[in-house]
Order: sequence, then structure tokens, then C-alpha cells
Amino acid sequence: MPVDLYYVPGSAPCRTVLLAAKALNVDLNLKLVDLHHGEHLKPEYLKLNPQHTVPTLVDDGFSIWESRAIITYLANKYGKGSSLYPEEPKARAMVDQRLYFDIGTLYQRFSDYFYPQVFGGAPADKEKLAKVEDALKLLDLFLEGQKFAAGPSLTLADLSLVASVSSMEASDINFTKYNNIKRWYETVQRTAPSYEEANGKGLQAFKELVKNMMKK
Ligand SMILES: N[C@@H](CCC(=O)N[C@@H](CS)C(=O)NCC(=O)O)C(=O)O
Repeated sequence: MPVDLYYVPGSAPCRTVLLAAKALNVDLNLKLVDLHHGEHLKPEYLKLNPQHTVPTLVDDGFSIWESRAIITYLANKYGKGSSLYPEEPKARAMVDQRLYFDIGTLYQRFSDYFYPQVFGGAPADKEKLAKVEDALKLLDLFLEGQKFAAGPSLTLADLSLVASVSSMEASDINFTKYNNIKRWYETVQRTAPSYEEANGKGLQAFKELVKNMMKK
């Protein structure tokens, strides 16, 4: 039974799921959702996800959304014993902490800063930028003396964080000035399975969307 993923290529949360599926060797049946034409607001889609967001995963009739909930579900169901989501409680807690840091702090602050500029034509807000920089400083600190975000090996935390951090390439935020982040970013690009296919291509689409929106 194929696992369906409703997605948009440029979306960072969707790229997180694509990265995790590749790393866990889960085949996804990709279903494009046309947000511009409101496909996500149609009754068929609302039945799957009343919150009308992408990504949404449907596995044998079970529908789940929120990218980080999706990737932990995939690891629990298809990645038993995988180091991507370790079972040892402290190691797992560390991965979860980084995932919640990403959704609640890092990506949240980036969205608050950047998306009003891209989608609302708002001017850059220095206070919001300072909050993004504070979050990046924290990530840089988490990575001090550590190869990956939650320890010595690649985990779901890296796959979520890399989708967020790479999205900043489309903005004026220079995250490579943080040495640990720079080193980690290069390492994840090299080591995450099928990185280019799962994140690189969609990132390119995101950059083009940003360029077009900023021109308007
Ligand atoms: N926290 C959610 C964010 C999902 C999200 O906001 N997706 C956007 C696209 S990047 C979306 O679906 N927007 C349409 C809508 O909210 O109606 C996740 O990580 O899955």
C-alpha cells in the first residue's frame, strides 16, 4: 500500500518529510496540492486535514499532518531501530527538543521575519531579524563540539532543521557566519540520503517563488 504525501515542492515542512522518507527508505506517492488555486480548501482535502496545510500524509487511510509529527510517525512505523530516531529515552528527548526548537523558535522566527516581506510586501523588521539571529546563535551553541544537531549521528532533528535553515538562503540572513552552523550545514548536505532530490530541488523552487514575489 503506497503512502501518499500531499505536498508543495518549495515548502520547508514538505521538504522535511521528503528528506525523512528518503532516509527511512519509505516510498511516497507524491500528490501536488495547488495552494494558489485553493485546492487545499476543497472539501476532499479538508476531509484529510481540516487544518488545510501541506504536508499531509495518508498511510492506508490514516491521515496525519504537521511535518514533525509526520516524520516521527514514519520513523516509528517504518524505521524501527533506526538511529534517525533513537529509542533510548534521553537520546530521543534530545531529538524531540531540537524538533520543538525548530517549529517553535527557529522556523517560527524566520517565518515571522521573512514571510510578511515576501507575501505581504512589508519592510524588513529589525527586531524580528534580531530574534532570528538569537535563534541561530542558539543553534550554533547546540552544535558546538557536535557533528549533528542531536548528537554524533544524523537524526530527524537534522532533517527538520536543514529544511528550515536552507530556506534562509532565499533571504538576506547570513547563517554561514556561524561557524558551527556552516560546518553542520555542509555535513548534512553531504550525508542526508538523496539530499539534492529531497531538499535541493524544492529549495530552488522556493527561491524562485521568493524572487517573483519580491519583484511584484
Ligand atoms: N507547522 C506546519 C506548517 C504547515 C504549513 O503552514 N504549510 C503551509 C505551506 S508551507 C500551508 O499549508 N499553507 C496553507 C494554509 O495554511 O492554508 C508543518 O510543519 O507541517
